[in-house]
Amino acid sequence: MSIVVSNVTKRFGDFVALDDINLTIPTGGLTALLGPSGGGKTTLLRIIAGLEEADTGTIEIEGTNATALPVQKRNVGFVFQHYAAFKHMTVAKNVAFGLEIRKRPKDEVKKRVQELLELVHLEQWSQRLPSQLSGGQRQRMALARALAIEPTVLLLDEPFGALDAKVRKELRDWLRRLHDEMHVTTVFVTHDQEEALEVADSLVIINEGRIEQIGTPDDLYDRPASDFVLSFLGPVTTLGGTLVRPHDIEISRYEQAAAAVGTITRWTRVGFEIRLEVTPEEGDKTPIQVVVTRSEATTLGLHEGDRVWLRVKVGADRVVS
Ligand SMILES: Nc1ncnc2c1ncn2[C@@H]1O[C@H](COP(=O)(O)OP(=O)(O)OP(=O)(O)O)[C@@H](O)[C@H]1O
Repeated sequence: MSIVVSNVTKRFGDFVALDDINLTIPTGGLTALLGPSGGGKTTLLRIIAGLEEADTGTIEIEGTNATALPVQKRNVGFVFQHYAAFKHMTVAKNVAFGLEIRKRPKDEVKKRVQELLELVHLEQWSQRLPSQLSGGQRQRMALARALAIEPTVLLLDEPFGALDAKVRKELRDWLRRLHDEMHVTTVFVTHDQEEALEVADSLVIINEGRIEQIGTPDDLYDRPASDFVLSFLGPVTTLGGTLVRPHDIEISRYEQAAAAVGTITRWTRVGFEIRLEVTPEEGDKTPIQVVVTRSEATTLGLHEGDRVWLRVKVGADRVVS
């Protein structure tokens, strides 16, 4: 097991940022630390990196107790959201930096830098300055630099956070492929559920300094351990007193056994989806969100103002509280 975090607690004054965290991160995996802002993800990553000291607990990296080891001795590579490159150095020099301060032979440095630039698809930009790169290219340079020292562990703190949606998507596909080639144990922090579900092998959901759940994307999405995890991983709505996903609701214009009966009071088309709001006839009248595809809406003959019967689809997962 690559990284073992045991009983880690961290306070800032009276504030408990991490509360008795226990976590094992498997070797060679791509693990996402996911959770709302302020939950403690970055603090945990910084403690693993050695940039921050825990008040209690231990960190083990590949069987070595790293708790008291300084950051340079942990053999970790890291990349942060706003990556601080050396502005006056070329891309190649930036990537070479970690190797040069470790006094590796010149030939070896040259060869390794070439390999890394190929890996991150920046060969043709090697003589440029960081300011002449796009945001996505700069983050790829940062990854090449982090990988140069052949780290045991790669730690990424919202590495694509500052980029626009399209570049983020490209980089996240690219990170997945890079990881499949390199198999470096990678831990990345994100508050973007889609990013985590799409890229990671394993997710750790952190909220208010505690771990809510650990599992594969499918485990967490299909079998959330709490209402918090269910709500955090995708949209939810309340039907008959239970939280469900809007696309897990069966809707009919014909009378049938139902958890709620109501009227379609809002109809929004978003791409191939139709998002409906159904105002129930009983209870507190809070609208229930239902999502259907355009063809389902046509087949079912749904229109705004229709009276409809709602129930949870057979086989849909609901949180057992
Ligand atoms: N050096 C510090 N001094 C005081 N409080 C801090 C310090 N670093 C972090 N905190 C607090 O600890 C809590 C956890 O912060 P952390 O950055 O780990 O959260 P996060 O989950 O990474 O959030 P985000 O997604 O917004 O980056 C926050 O409430 C933050 O204000």
